[in-house]
Amino acid sequence: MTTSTRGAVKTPAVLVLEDGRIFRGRAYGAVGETFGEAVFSTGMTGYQETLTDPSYHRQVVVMTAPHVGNTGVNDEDMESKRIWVSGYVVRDPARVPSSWRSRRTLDEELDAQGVVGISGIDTRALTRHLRERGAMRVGIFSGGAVQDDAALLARVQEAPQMKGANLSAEVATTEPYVVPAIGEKKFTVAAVDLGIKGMTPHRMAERGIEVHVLPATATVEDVYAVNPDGVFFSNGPGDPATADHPVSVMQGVLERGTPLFGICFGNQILGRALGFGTFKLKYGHRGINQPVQDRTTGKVEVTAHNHGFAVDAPLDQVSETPFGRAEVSHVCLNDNVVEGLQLLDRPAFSVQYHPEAAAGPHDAAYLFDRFVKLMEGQRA
Ligand SMILES: NC(=O)CC[C@H](N)C(=O)O
Repeated sequence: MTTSTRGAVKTPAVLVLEDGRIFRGRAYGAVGETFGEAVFSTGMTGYQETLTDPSYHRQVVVMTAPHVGNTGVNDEDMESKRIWVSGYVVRDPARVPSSWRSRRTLDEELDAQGVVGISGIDTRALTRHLRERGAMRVGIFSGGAVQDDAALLARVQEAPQMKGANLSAEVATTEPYVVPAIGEKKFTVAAVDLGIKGMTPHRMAERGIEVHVLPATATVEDVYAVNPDGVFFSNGPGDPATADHPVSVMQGVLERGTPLFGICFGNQILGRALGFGTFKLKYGHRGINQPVQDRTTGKVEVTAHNHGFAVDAPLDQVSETPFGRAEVSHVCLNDNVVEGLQLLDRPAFSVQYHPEAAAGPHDAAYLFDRFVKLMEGQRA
C-alpha cells in the first residue's frame, strides 16, 4: 500500500521537548507535525478510552507500557466521537492486532483521524525526564515537517501552555441531548458537559437516571429547565482556574441545595466554588492503578486518574465555606493530593478521579450509588 500517509514502517520522526531534549524514532499514525503538553500515562490497557477521552485535548500522551496497539481498535470502546490527544508516543507498536472485537489497527485509526505520533523511542527515558522536570510542551515532527533541531525547538517554545488554557467549549457538545435511563426511570440529572466521557452518563443510566447532557455554556436556568433531581459536572480538559462560568453555575446549584456530584474537572470546579484554589501538579496523575483512600469509610480503592491540576484544600480540618462546612473526603496515597471533596451541610460531593472506570478498575462505582442516595434523601 503506498496511498496512505501512514508512516508505519520507516519514515523518521523527531520528538522535541521545550527544554531542548530530543528523541528520534519513526512516524506512527499520521505523518506531519503536532504540538501539545507532554504527559505520561501508566495504564497498561485501555488505550482506546485514553485516546478518546476529551480531557486529553491538547496533550501529547506518552505510554509507559512498551507494547501498544495489541488489541487493535474496536467500535465499542470509544469514550467520545473522536480521538482528542494531540499526539501519541509509543515504544513498540503491535503490527498485528489480536482481538475478536478489533476492526482496524491503532496505526490506521490514528492516521485516519490525522493524529501524528511517534514510535520506537525510549519511552522510559522520556517518562523519567518528565517526572524529573515536569510536564512540558512538546512537538512531534515527521515527513516534510522535519527541519533542523533549533528551528523545531523554537516552534515548540511558541506553542500554547496548558496553564491558563480554557478548553471545555472546544470539546463539549453544542446541543443538549438525553441519555435515557436503563429500565425504570427513577431520577433526572442535568449533566454539564465540560468534556464528558461516554461511560459517565451510561453509569448513571444503569442506575435508573435519565441524563440531560447540557453544553458547557449552560446557565443555571438551563440546568433547572430540565427539572433535575441532581446536577452533575463532568471531567474536561484545560486549567480549572479559567472555568469561571461553570464555577458560577455550580454556585447557583449549591445555593439551591440540589444534590450535586462532580468528577475530575467537576471536582476542581467544586473546589473553586467553595473558595479553594487550584494548582498545576508537576507531572499529574494518569493511569489506572492509583491508590486512593475514602476517608469517610477508611477504605482504599484502586482508581483511574487523568489530571494535571489539583485542588488546594486543607487535608486535616473541616473548612468553613460560603456553602457551609466542607472537608477533603478522598486523598491519593501516593502523594497526598486531594482526590475528593464533600460538603457537610449540603448534598454535594466530588472526586478528582474516574469512577466511571473507562478504562480502569471498578472499585469506585459506589460513588454513583452515593449520588443516587443523595437524590433519594432529597425526595424523602
Ligand atoms: N480529566 C479531567 O477532568 C482533567 C481535569 C483538568 N483538565 C486537569 O488536567 O486536571
